[in-house]
Amino acid sequence: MTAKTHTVEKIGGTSMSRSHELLRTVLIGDRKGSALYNRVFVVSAYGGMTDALLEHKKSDEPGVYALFASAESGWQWGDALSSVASKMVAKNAEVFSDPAPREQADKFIRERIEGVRSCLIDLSRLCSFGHFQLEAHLLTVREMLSALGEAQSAFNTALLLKQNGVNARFVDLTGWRQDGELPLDEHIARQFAGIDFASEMPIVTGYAQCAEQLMKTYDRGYSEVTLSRVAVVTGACEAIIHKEFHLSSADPRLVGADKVQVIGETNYDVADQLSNMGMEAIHPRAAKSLRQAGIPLRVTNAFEPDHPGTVIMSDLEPKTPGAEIVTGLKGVFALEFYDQDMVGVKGYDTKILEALTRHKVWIISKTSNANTITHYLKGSMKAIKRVETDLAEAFPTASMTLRKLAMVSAIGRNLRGVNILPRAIAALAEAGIEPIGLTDMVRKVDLQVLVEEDEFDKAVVALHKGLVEERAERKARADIRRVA
Ligand SMILES: Nc1ncnc2c1ncn2[C@@H]1O[C@H](COP(=O)(O)OP(=O)(O)O)[C@@H](O)[C@H]1O
Ligand SMILES: N[C@@H](CC(=O)OP(=O)(O)O)C(=O)O
Repeated sequence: MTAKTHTVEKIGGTSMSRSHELLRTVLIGDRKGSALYNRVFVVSAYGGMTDALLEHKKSDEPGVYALFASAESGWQWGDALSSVASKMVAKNAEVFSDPAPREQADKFIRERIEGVRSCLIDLSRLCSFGHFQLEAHLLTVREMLSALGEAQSAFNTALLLKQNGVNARFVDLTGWRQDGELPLDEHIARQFAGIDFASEMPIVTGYAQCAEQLMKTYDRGYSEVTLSRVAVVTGACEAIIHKEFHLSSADPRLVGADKVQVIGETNYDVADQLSNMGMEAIHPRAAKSLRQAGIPLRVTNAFEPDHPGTVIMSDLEPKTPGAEIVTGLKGVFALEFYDQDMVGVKGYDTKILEALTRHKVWIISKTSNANTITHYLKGSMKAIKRVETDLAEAFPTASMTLRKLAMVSAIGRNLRGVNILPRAIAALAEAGIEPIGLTDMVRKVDLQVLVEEDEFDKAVVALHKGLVEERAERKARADIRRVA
């Protein structure tokens, strides 16, 4: 490993799908000679591939893994794997117009897919015997399948760069046909030993096989964890996430590209809140590694390489208080647990949390009063129903209600002293929205609003207008007065 002058940069799936544009922007652009190097790229699978391999991230529509794991689907997973293979071959044809590299790319991915297929057939047969439990191997299956997505995109990108005169090197962290598993940091250190960052451009798989089991610990969005550990282990000076858009004050697709502002800078506290809302600004555990190692993170628009993007650092205090981002989630389950026997008794919370942990349900936030504890959750209906069943058994006198809602959150480094609550209520009222619930945290970094799912878009637009756009207008007016 060489001097600490390199950056480690991740390209997300949505952006990876636009390979040729990436060559003209972040991967090569107008860089020549040594300017190309001292950059390590960690790549995600092409958009939609992991969804097809596992399950759709947002809709939960089953992919190969979900079909393999469900007893009722029989051998359907085999057809699903064949359709992923066709999708991957179609992608190769899109990336490589020349037949020679295209054949190389097809051969590479076909071999991996068929390797995984025969492994799954054997496992399935073995488990039909009765002595071996499929359950015990499902996580490994999930890991094997997801690795295919990143193996393809990293292999192809290295090949494409080589064709374009860059000394790129495919760094395969997927553990394909390797014996044994190492802890993640050790695995990375070994794979990077001997790579000269000054003259080689490593193209690294966003999936990494390791003793900790990436999917078990971090699940979807794991490539940001790989990014952060590669940055820490190799001693990068900066970690960069290239996205399809600038990190903006709201989703440009929803509010309008002309209305949102690029976030110039923010801190890891805000980044945590964003990932909690599923915004994937950065995986929460990835942020932690970078924060602890003192490595700044930059989020940029992959297709606007000259724009500095957003810098995220630990103690970056805002110049002026106020909301920086309005974001949110649809499909949030509000699980209300009510028991009059709860008054003055401790231990209810612990039991509920145990059930939520057992069934791997993500907690976004919670509220409680004398006899009610409400958790706002993200997860499959099936998992949440299991939580309900467990709790009904443990607390026969309790009653529970489950409701599907949307949560919209206004987030900022410092929301103190800016009348965030009355402004938010006024903005929602003006749009004709009556919030179902509202939580204004004492710490003043976020304000959470619960609305009906079909009011989500309207609520984001209204809160962005009332809290971000109007704040910008007030600031502009104040600046004019100061100059005058
Ligand atoms: N505040 C926001 N700023 C930028 N993009 C956002 C924001 N909120 C939601 N998005 C959406 O995130 C999507 C891209 O997500 P991204 O994380 O870049 O995907 P990937 O990691 O797969 O490349 C875009 O389609 C955009 O509409
Ligand atoms: N491709 C994986 C890993 C990942 O991090 O993807 P993305 O960078 O596109 O969120 C997933 O979809 O979970």
